[in-house]
Amino acid sequence: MSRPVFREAMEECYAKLTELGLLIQDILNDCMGLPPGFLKEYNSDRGLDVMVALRYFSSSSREGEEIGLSEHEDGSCVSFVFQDGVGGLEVLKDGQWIAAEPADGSIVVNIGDVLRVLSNNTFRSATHRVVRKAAHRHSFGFFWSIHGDKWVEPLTEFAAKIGGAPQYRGFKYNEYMQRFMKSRTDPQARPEDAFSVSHYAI
Ligand SMILES: O=C(O)CCC(=O)C(=O)O
Ligand SMILES: [Fe+2]
Repeated sequence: MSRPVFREAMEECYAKLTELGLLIQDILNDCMGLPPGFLKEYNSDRGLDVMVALRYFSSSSREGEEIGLSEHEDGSCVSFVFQDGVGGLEVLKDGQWIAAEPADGSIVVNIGDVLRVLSNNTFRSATHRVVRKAAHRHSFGFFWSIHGDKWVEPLTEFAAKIGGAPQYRGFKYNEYMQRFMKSRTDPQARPEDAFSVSHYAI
């Protein structure tokens, strides 16, 4: 594919993903019982959305190289993953890793930490990872984000709805993202010291 054609295809893809993000955000807005358009207005800046192409090398017999992407929760608001047929994406449920089997034409939708905090831990960002398989794997992610200056804290609507106290302290998204990215690129010696949204848990 020539470069201008590739660029055009990517731009079209990005525009479609933005439409998808807006749609899913509206659906989540309803599911969360928020006033119509609340999330759309809260999250009106599309500047930090990011699309990434990922490539995982095939597994080798060397110990310690089984994991392609270590366990984490997404720091976004919502994220979308397109995977090829190789597989390897796993989700942690009740202490067990469950394979998110690739299915043609499907998109994996993950709740990110922003929604987890806004919803006062009602909508949870799932812990997931990628294990290497015998073949190389390609995937493609789109992270529906929020503006870096945004303040993230449990919405009072939720505290009222679940009748409990806020479960997180508020934070500025930029600061949280910087610590999140540092912990991903410069991991702690002890995995239990890794930075995650639980840092803000009350
Ligand atoms: O490659 C995948 O299937 C998942 C990628 C992922 O979880 C991420 O980039 O946050
Ligand atoms: Fe992820």
